[in-house]
Amino acid sequence: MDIEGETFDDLLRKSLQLLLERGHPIEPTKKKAIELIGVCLRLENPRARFSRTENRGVLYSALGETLWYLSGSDEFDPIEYYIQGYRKHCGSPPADVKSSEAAYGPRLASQMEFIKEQIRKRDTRKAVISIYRQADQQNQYDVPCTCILQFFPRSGALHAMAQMRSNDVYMGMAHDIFAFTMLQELLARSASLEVGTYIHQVGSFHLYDKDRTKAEKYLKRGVPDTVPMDAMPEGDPEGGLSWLLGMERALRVGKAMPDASDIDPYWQDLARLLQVRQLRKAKDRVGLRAIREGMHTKVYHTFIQDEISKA
Ligand SMILES: O=c1ccn([C@H]2C[C@H](O)[C@@H](COP(=O)(O)O)O2)c(=O)[nH]1
Repeated sequence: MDIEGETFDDLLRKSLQLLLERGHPIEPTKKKAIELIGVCLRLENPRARFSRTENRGVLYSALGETLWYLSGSDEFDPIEYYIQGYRKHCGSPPADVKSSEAAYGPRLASQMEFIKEQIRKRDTRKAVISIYRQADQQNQYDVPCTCILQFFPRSGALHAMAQMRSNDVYMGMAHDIFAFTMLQELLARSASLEVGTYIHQVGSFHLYDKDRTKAEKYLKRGVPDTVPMDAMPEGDPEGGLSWLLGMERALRVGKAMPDASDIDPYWQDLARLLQVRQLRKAKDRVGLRAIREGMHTKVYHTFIQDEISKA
């Protein structure tokens, strides 16, 4: 089954429609759901990577999770900061288990140099990152949902494909597509390539019964206009990314923030988005307004406006 779309919202709408029409009921250990097996999504504009629907505030948690992956960490604490209950999703290990046995971060980090080299080879078919590995069959609490990520440098563009054994379409997919298309853009920039198409292949494509009403409401509201994220600045993204990772850590643990003077506005705006999450928690309207005014891009204005009115 193939689903095509220009934006993430296009894909989400078509996916939910298909599941509601043709999904089969299943009852695994993790609650009842409806499922389709073997679904392939194509996202034509990988920068249109987050849902514009105002009550699905995944932008902040997806950015937090992406940075957690890119930091190489497997510890629960940093990701729980963005997604409360993450441990629960990972099979509820006892409190003394501080890290996730299925975390993508360390696996990505150890294959990053390899993949950067591979995508410099014209038309390669070997640019593969393995997330899932045989040893995962013995895991106690959790198994990675993503099996491989493959990258295709073709005619000046970098296409990417993720293969997932299991994907929760309502919540998980938004986070996964956000993270993998960010990785696609980072790699494309590191090899001076344009961003191509993103392909998302899923074994068990499912919607939990508990999310059915929310999914129906999402469909009824209609697809909002999608404004894609700005393009990442050209050139090696390494400096900007490591600055952003430093900022993320500083904001989360309350340390001094790194100097931003040489940092491209693209990265500074992402750091401002991280601050939105904090100011929202503190119900700091003045701070949120200052963030909105300081943003170089208009892309996130409606999101921040939303937070200001809720604060
Ligand atoms: O990156 C991820 C990680 C997890 N899940 C969802 C898929 C399943 O709903 C659940 C994992 O359950 P099992 O497939 O392991 O039973 O978490 C995702 O959608 N994406």
